[in-house]
Amino acid sequence: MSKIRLTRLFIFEMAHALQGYDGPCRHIHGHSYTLEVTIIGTPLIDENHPKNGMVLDFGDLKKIVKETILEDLDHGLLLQADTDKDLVETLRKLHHKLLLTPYQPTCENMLIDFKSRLRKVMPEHVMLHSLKLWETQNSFAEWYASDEG
Ligand SMILES: Nc1nc2c(c(=O)[nH]1)N=C([C@H](O)[C@H](O)COP(=O)(O)OP(=O)(O)OP(=O)(O)O)CN2
Ligand SMILES: [Zn+2]
Repeated sequence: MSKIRLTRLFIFEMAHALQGYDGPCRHIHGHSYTLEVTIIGTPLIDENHPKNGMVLDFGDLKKIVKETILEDLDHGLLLQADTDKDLVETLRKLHHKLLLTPYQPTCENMLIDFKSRLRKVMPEHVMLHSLKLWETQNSFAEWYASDEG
């Protein structure tokens, strides 16, 4: 059976701050992120099935990523949970879409978070193959299932 990889791109806007970082990114600032999600599986062979010839309908992949990641993060502000309490309270009062994470919101840590979220909801017949997160047009991080032991 031939294995095929499918990739879908997603663009979302998000602000963050890298707490304690020794550069300007310690300040709250935003990015237009591009997330590439790649799955792997075998195309369905069933002439009578509407998804005949597909590993997974691109539309279904879109729905999964939207519900699992984008609805939560798009146009949000990601800050580490131990951010100054007064600042958090003020932002909440201003109705900001504030998300507090147990991790420093770097590309690397966001990918680890996304991988865990997606693995919980992936249909059984496909596997999450890799993720690529572009933070700027020059910088990206990648996660590959094959890199995990
Ligand atoms: N390994 C990582 N390094 C940095 C991350 C990260 O997630 N992982 N993030 C940042 C900042 O969020 C920053 O906004 C992006 O940094 P940088 O690529 O330096 O952005 P610039 O706009 O300055 O890039 P130029 O291409 O030079 O304009 C920092 N580091
Ligand atoms: Zn940044």
